[in-house]
Amino acid sequence: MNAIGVAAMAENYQRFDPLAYLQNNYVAPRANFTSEEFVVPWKLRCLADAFATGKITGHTLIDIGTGPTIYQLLSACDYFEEIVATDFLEVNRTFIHNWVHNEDKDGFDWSPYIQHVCKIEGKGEPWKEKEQKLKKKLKKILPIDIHQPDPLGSLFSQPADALISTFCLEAASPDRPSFDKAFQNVTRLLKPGGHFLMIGALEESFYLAGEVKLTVVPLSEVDIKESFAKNGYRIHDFHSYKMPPTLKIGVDDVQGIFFIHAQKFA
Ligand SMILES: Nc1ncnc2c1ncn2[C@@H]1O[C@@H](CSCCNC[C@@H]2Cc3ccc([N+](=O)[O-])cc3CN2)[C@@H](O)[C@H]1O
Repeated sequence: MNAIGVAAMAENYQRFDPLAYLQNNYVAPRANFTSEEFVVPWKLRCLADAFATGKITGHTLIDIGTGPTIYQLLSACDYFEEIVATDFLEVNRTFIHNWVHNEDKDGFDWSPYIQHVCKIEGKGEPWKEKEQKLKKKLKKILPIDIHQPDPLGSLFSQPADALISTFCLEAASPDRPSFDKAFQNVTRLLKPGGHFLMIGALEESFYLAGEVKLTVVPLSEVDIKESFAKNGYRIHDFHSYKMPPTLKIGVDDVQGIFFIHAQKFA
């Protein structure tokens, strides 16, 4: 592991501003719910369709690098008893905690996301019921470092039934070898036969989160498929989204987004 690069990233992340990050990626124009040509509805559709198969279920789901967002858990909450959020930064863990406990006076309005997911799931579920369901299931919000052999330390002993991770590994690793090592570390958190859903950036090298500019490991579709294959996963589904020029707004140089549904060999 590139200890110097990892330490430099950790130092940089101390200046990560959750609200700025949310403003950059989770409000218009990227969060336009009128069509799945926009990236946020595209992501929500990928997740809703994956969980609707009913194949991804169990007791515990761990979200690797939750950040300050909860959208990625909205379709999952019908299929797991317990959802564990994790992040490297206390500021992000506090952001999620405040949302769960309704203490987020200066928080972020996730209602358009929850309403959209209820609509595309087509179960006629009132959005406030889904919101309460997720808050009830988000039982743990833990510190994590994907560069540690045991990313959750002793806080978590038994492997999870499923993992989800959005935009974390490529944005938390200084280089490809560190990314590959982190991938191996998080795979240890998943039981054999467990499912892993990942959404991430394609060919991105930086992004902004307030005053700080963070580096990202540029990944191609082949890179990400190879990472899963060589770490003992069978790929069930893969989709990619090409960033339209109208959504290239200067907050990063991301070229596209991938969604992958894989299963760890038993
Ligand atoms: N060592 C570590 N272990 C675990 N987590 C760690 C570690 N270091 C940092 N973290 C944790 O990982 C971070 C996750 S946020 C990373 C943002 N990735 C880039 C950004 C994302 C994005 C989102 C949406 C869209 N879009 O078009 O809709 C595009 C893009 C492209 N740019 C952050 O939570 C940090 O706290």
